[in-house]
Amino acid sequence: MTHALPNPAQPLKIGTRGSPLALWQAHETRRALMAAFSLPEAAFEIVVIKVTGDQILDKPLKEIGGKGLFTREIEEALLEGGIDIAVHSMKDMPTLQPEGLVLDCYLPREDVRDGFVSPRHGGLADLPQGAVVGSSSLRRRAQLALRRPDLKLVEFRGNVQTRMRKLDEGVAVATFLAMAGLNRLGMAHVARAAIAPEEMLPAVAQGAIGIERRVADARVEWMLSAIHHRETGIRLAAERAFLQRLDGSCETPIAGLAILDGENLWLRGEILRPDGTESISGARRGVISDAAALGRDLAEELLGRAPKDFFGWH
Ligand SMILES: NCc1[nH]cc(CCC(=O)O)c1CC(=O)O
Repeated sequence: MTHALPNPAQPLKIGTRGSPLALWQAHETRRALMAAFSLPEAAFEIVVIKVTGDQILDKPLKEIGGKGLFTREIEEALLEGGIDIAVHSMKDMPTLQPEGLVLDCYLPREDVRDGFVSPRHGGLADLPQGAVVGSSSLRRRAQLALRRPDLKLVEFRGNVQTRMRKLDEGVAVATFLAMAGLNRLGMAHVARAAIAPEEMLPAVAQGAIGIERRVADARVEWMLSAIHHRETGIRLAAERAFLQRLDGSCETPIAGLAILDGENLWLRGEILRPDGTESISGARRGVISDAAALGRDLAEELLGRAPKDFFGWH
């Protein structure tokens, strides 16, 4: 079935946060749709929406609390019809969407690795005993504490520019940023090294952009199917099923990464104690048609191996 395409008089409205990375992702989505349907830029309107997570910068996310700190206002606009699609970093997305919304369109995934960012040090192994490292990611803090219990961790929030300024000011000697974000912003040079997944397993869905829509919007469903990246969809199906079974949120140190090899899928996962005193990890291989089951099975295995008090906040 074909539908009427958006045009400059009736543009398709693309909702996004206002951070430089979010804006880049919205423009990338527009570029993909323009190319797929030979449409001019003016057939799309990028609508910037303020979200709670971007307003409060002086507190770690887990203290602000609640789910969807970066998504609630955007999803409300989508449900109310103020925008037609919403572009997200999949890493920040809860595993379940509100009633009436679907999130099943992904752009090709970027580099999944974390980058080691430091003005003076070349890598983790290079950090002196007791060095101060900045990160507000529960996962990165736990992984770091596990590997280097001697390091001192400080909270580090804000966009890339803010974090670079904090390094300049000497608040910390190193930090971590997703290579995906750095690459997209043309700032990969600030990373001294990209950390192999074997050394630091990335967050579920790291590096993937997802596009959310209303369930009943057949035209948008049809348009998004033209830009959906199948391989990314399969990998995220496995990773997000893993996360969902673990009931993961931004309060839970969980890492997971799926890799495709033809029709086969390889999923690795890790759960950690927030203080980094213990990590439980495992892997599964299977066929791509079983992606979600693979994720659930791996989560079950890790939960089964975890001592009762492992998730200390329960
Ligand atoms: N939690 C913030 C966030 N969400 C997505 C990215 C980077 C881009 C991506 O992974 O898609 C980042 C910043 C970071 O972790 O360095």
